[in-house]
Amino acid sequence: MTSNSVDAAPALRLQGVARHYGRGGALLKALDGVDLTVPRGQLLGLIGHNGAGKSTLFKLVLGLVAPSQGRLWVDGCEVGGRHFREARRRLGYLPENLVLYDNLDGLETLRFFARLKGAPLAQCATLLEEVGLSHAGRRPVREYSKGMRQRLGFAQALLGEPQLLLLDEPTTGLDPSAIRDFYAQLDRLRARGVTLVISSHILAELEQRVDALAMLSHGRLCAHGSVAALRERSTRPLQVRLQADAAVLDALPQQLAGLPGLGWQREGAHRASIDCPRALKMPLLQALAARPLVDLSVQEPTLEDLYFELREAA
Ligand SMILES: Nc1ncnc2c1ncn2[C@@H]1O[C@H](COP(=O)(O)OP(=O)(O)OP(=O)(O)O)[C@@H](O)[C@H]1O
Repeated sequence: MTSNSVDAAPALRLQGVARHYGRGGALLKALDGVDLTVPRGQLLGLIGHNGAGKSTLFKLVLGLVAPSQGRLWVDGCEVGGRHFREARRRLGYLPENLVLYDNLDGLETLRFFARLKGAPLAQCATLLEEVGLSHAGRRPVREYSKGMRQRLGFAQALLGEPQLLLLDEPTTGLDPSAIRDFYAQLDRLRARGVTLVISSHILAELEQRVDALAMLSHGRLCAHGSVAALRERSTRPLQVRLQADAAVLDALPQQLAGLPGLGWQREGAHRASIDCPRALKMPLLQALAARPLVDLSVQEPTLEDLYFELREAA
């Protein structure tokens, strides 16, 4: 492969990737025919039920397990191929359960991982500061809270300035302000062109932050696209909430009878909500704009709603 074609390559590409495990003569398809391309600089959220195959996907990208079928490329280098050792150095990984040595302090821990990775030791103190742990760098890890361990794990993943970061449930155990700091740091990494793949079960957290979502169900990629694009595919209605004088609300169902398929619910004298098919969103809003309403809000299906809908369809 020429250097030009490598430069133009996506950060990550999977083609027909499967990983099978044998179990008592039966075959478990942890991943099953996954095609996925992640452009450089993208923040991709990887979602799916327990056992859907998310960690397996990470291990395949890292070359820790071999695909049973299909091929993978990181930065244009085939995983397990001749040039992969070089590409592997540009990968950062935070496993779901990182094993830390309780007797080492934070700084020693990072230096340990830096030696394993061949990353400069000089980065360790800076990284501790970046994840908000410089005050605890000389304390043994056994004294760290769960959130501090998670931050240390994140610092470990950042060693060697990786261009592709794989983060397996990175915000587990972090409090809300630590989660905010974490995503602010991801934004800074993205601004430097780093590609991020992050698995999480906290869907509300991903919803506003990812460029795209990939959803696995029983090893298969059952949905992939931006949250907005996945919403467009949704058949769930939008919810339009209204506040108005009782007489205005009383008259509305009759006045809007020309828009079929609206689901009306009255919520007290001055409030109502309407389940509105997506295709009727603009006609409904135009019709409502002409009414003397006190307030109006439109609620899209949440990512959690989409998740269950996509799962049922998979
Ligand atoms: N080494 C292994 N041997 C046998 N089966 C395995 C092995 N590793 C994973 N599996 C199985 O592969 C499937 C996918 O597991 P994986 O850990 O990738 O799921 P996950 O989406 O990361 O789940 P979770 O959200 O619970 O972390 C599961 O059924 C799991 O039991």
